[in-house]
Amino acid sequence: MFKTQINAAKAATFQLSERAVAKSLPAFTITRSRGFLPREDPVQKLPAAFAPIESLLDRMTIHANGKQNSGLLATGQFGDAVNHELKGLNLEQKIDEAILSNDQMMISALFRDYAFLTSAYVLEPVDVEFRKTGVYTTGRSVLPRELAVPMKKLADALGHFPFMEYASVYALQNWARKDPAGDVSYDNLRLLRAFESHEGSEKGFILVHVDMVANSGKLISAAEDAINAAVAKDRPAFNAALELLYSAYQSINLSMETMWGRSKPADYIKFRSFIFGTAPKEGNPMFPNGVVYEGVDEKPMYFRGESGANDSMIPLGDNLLEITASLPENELTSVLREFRAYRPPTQREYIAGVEARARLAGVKKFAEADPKSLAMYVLNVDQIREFRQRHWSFTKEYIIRRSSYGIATGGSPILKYLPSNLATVTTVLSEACAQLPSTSSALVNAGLSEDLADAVEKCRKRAEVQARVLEAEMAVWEIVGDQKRHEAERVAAGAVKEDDKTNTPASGGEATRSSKADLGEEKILQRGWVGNDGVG
Ligand code: HEM
Repeated sequence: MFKTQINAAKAATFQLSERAVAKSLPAFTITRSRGFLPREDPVQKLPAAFAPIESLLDRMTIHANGKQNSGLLATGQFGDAVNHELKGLNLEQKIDEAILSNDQMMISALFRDYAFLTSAYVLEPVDVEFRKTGVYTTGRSVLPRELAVPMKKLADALGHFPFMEYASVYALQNWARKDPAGDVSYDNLRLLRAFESHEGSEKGFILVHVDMVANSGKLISAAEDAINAAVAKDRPAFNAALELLYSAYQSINLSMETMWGRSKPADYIKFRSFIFGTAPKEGNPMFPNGVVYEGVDEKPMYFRGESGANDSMIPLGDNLLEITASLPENELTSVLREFRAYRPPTQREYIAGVEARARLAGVKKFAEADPKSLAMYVLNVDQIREFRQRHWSFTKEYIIRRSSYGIATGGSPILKYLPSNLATVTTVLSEACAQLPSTSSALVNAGLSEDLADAVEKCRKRAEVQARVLEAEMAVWEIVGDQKRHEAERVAAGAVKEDDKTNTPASGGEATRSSKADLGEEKILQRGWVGNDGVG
């Protein structure tokens, strides 16, 4: 009897410590099943002590609770609400307790929610002005201590910068399953936090990312199997891994295509104001003096904004297929590398590890040594090309057609960065195709099935067309770039004074903008319901 009690006590202690260990695992622990999604579904509700935080989040959304323009951000009252409602609450101590508990999913949920409030706070004036005039203005340059100190502490606990980011905030920690027993797939998902609306285009934009990332477990499996097989020189296992990789990227690209219908191009710029960053240090006209985090540092800080550029699925493919090695060393690739620092540390380390392991295992060389492997390699590079091609189309339709503001939310110069990466992938694709026999029948003679030979031929043609179209397009963009530069110089030389006189910043924006050309040109912009191009 006594012995049984001891065993029961031991088992209970073991279960307790097991639970504690599980709780302390990083939210973004990478597995073959969850891939780059958090290891558990995001925490939906904060502990009771944080009710004032949840209340602000619930009331801030522009179309709060389905009522048009009813939220604090719609009326420009959010900043005042933060200043009045959070003063003196002393939630810092509760933050310390949460960090001490080392419950990583809860720490992540707190970080997500404070980051939403932080971006809403510093970018509210930008959005208010943009809705009035179609031109951005400067954001708030001081973050109050009630947001700044928790942000810094939570960010430190997670290994992040204290600002909104893709995985831990806007996208991958911002969803719940409608049916807990159902899949992580678009129709079974709802949004937790929103700037503009929990329905319509902002929801579509975020949840399509989640739907895509739900396929990333297969990517991890395929990457691990491919590296192991290359090391073991196991050809059948290597080919099977590349086939799995291909089917995963196909599902991801199919899901990505649904973006057009789920998040309307005309709506993107309506919630985009809130996902901008405060970087780069030099030349960000929204935050010419950065943002001072009260109670953290007297010196201003600068951070990149939220961007799918911090997603890990494409960098994984770039690294596994050794496309990264073909990227030239220039200003643009250093932007790409800097983006990587805006990921959860586990993903950052994993992606870097794949780059080194694929190189050491000689994944590309091993693929090149066999026609079937090389054909599968080509098909996978083509999937990455397809992703970047669609993505470039998104950027043109969602952003460039509708805003002349030249800095993307992640802080990159859009016109240079995205097409340059697409061009690199296309070159890698053409080079790989060139190593294979050049006709379908020769491919079949080399041992490929007719279907595979056919698929390779299609990739080869797409690479040729892609290179031609991109070259023609870049020539046009260069002209547009020159025109913009000349216009900026013209405005800077003459119209600035006039502009500054007439420019009254939106409530809370401390500085005036330096020139119209910096912040985009005025447009007739009517704000409508999200998800409704006709009204917007
Ligand atoms: C309407 C849809 C989208 C728009 C307008 C858009 C816009 C952008 C922009 C402007 C950039 C440049 C980086 C920066 O932010 O400074 C970028 C980068 C990137 N985005 Fe998106 N994005 C969209 C959807 C997606 C989706 C669904 C994904 C999937 C995960 C994604 C993944 C990426 C990646 C991987 C990069 C880095 C670029 C590269 O490696 O070539 N984006 N995006």
